[in-house]
Amino acid sequence: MSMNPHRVTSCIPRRSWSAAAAAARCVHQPGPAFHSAAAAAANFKFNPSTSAPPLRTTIVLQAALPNTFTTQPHRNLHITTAKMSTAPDASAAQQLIEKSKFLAANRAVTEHLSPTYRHIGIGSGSTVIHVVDVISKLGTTITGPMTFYPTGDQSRDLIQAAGFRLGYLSDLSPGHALDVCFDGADEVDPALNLIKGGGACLLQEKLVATAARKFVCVADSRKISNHLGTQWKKGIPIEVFPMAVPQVLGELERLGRLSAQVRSGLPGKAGACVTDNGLRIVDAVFKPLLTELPEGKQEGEEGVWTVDGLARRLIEIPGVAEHGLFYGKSGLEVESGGAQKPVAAYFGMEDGSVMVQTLENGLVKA
Ligand SMILES: O=C[C@H](O)[C@H](O)[C@H](O)COP(=O)(O)O
Repeated sequence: MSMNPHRVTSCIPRRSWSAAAAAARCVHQPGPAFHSAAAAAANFKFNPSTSAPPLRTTIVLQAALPNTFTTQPHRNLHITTAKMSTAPDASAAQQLIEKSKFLAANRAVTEHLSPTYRHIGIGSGSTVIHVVDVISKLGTTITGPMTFYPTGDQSRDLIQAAGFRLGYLSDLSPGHALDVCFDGADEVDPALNLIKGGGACLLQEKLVATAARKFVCVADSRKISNHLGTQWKKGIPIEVFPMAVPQVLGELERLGRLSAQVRSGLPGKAGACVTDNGLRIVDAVFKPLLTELPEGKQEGEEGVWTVDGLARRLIEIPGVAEHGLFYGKSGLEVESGGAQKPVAAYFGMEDGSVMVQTLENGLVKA
């Protein structure tokens, strides 16, 4: 394979790049996540009042085989080297996707983040990097009085790197709702059911989304789907207590899964992927999920499930902490919060437009 080395040098604080690098490692999608992280690092604006000391960071991106990613301290520099099998065309396509995510994030934040809001949930993944970027561009007059609630280590690092005030759900008094939560998704169906957890974050995401009065999803066109399981083919991520993994795998077989496996931590970590909660992820592939059961059919018959039917069944399995199906009522149907489905999903399209999907209007141009 021909080498395509390119070098980017950024003057950014060490802390910011660490956050971006953590983001890349966390989502276990080295290609897209790396580009998002690099974009976030390159766009970072040094703010002396909120940022770490002005340590300089050199980012060396060297395109080569295989996908690897290392960061090491060197004097007061952090040298980060990414080796990626990125052909020039793939890189251009990736840039287009990143741009579309940014446009969707921009639209979602513009339409759903009121300056009067005080408590904001921040999800996980490569798209959320753009959400945080857009919010930070609003300036400290608007973001200063706000508190931001993470959904995992990556999102906590993003919040801190942006200089935002960090809060935790555990600090809130009972019944206190977040104003809004922004998060990505791996797949979105017409009823706004989601698959999440492709980057091993789902339990804290569900807690933060359901703690918000308004959950807003931000994604790109690859996530639009008629049936969950047709676009995201790696399986439904299920977060499982380690000791229960064999029993959960056995129960998934009884439920008619096509395949199921414990997620590996590679390339970032040898052995199993360990979530921010110290648990494992089992990815279970089922037949594409329906939104309604065909007449005369039962849930699970011949391995055919509705989203709601499977979601309810999975959470009943002992040892399952949570699963990546976000289902049930949408934010519009549950005014006081508590919904797993978003009020709206914003998709950045390849042509530079943004589509928005709601229950009332379906998928329309934003
Ligand atoms: O586990 C990760 C989260 O559920 C993400 O929100 C989801 O995987 C989407 O990630 P991305 O924005 O990187 O496609």
